[in-house]
Amino acid sequence: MEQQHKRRIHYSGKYPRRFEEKYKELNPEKYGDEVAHVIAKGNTPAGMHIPIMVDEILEVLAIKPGERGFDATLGYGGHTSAMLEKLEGKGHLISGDIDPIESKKTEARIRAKGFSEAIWELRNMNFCQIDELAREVGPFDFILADLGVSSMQIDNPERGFTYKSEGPLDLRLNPEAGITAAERLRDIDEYELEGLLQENADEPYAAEIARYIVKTRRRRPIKTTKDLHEAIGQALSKVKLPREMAERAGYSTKKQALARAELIKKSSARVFQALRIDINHEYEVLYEFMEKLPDALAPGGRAAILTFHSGEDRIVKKAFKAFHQQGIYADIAQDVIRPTREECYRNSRAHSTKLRWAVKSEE
Ligand SMILES: C[S@@+](CC[C@H](N)C(=O)[O-])C[C@H]1O[C@@H](n2cnc3c(N)ncnc32)[C@H](O)[C@@H]1O
Repeated sequence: MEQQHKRRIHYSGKYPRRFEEKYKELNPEKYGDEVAHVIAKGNTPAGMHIPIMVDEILEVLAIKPGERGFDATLGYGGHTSAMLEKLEGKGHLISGDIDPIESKKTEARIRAKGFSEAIWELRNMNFCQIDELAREVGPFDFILADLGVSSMQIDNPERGFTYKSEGPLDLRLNPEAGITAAERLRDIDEYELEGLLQENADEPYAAEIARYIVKTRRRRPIKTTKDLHEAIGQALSKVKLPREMAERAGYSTKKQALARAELIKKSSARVFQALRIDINHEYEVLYEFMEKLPDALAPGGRAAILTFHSGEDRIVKKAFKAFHQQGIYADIAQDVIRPTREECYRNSRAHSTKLRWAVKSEE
């Protein structure tokens, strides 16, 4: 009998193509070993966020069973889960987040741990609306805000938070509202862009980058993360390397090229941060939150805030100090608390974290 020719199954390639296929860690329940391995190497598994300074926060918040709290930034829910454990089934916690996409996933994970509506509630909200929430259900015995973006948001190329992966230049924490970073870059004028880069990220090449983007955007519109990274590369292709970098590279053309690539990467990270702060109005909403925070706290209530760059920390520090001087806070952190070296080693995303706290006066 003639053997039938079997068609070979098409080999789709060693490397998965899509983000969801690429990282097994995105399915932590199924690939527990993979997740543990990534964490042991000091990295954050894709689709997850490792909560920062949990022990320090729990110490500052001193949560007792029966109390009522608000986690202003739910994210992956690591801090929320730790705070819920402290309540020991008594009291109530509300967690808010502006990101409807990740919140839904986190809600399912927290419910799966057995926390019902009776003890834990999710609110899709901007934390600057804390006054409305406090009027409805407050005041709170403890409040946490862990600012910025989560690892899940950064790692998802569809959200456009980083130059490291190709995707639409979006950068909105809530993709259902507001304008994208690409739209902002289409219309902004050169001097406003320069100021934005300086103010939000201390970008040393703000003038060069703003000039290049505004001059070339008609010809080469910036729509994706890659477009922006390339524009920054072009803008910095001829700037003089800082002395220290130039000295390290010496006369080697290869080393000089590597040094320039490093310079471009650092500027890109800052430019993405500056745009994210701008389109999400991060300074404005943080300022508003800090102003409204004392009224949302019960007498003796505790607040803890984690910040990730100097612009945020300055706002938190000033607000705590001003309300302390007025006697509204009985006590505040005199100095920032930093993560331990061990934590930074375990979680490279913890490096720039600063924790500040305040306790509301009893009367
Ligand atoms: C660093 S993550 C929080 C991580 C979280 N503590 C955990 O344990 O997984 C910051 C979160 O704050 C949210 N966020 C940022 N600004 C916000 C705002 N103005 N209102 C509400 N949520 C905000 C982001 O969407 C993100 O999910």
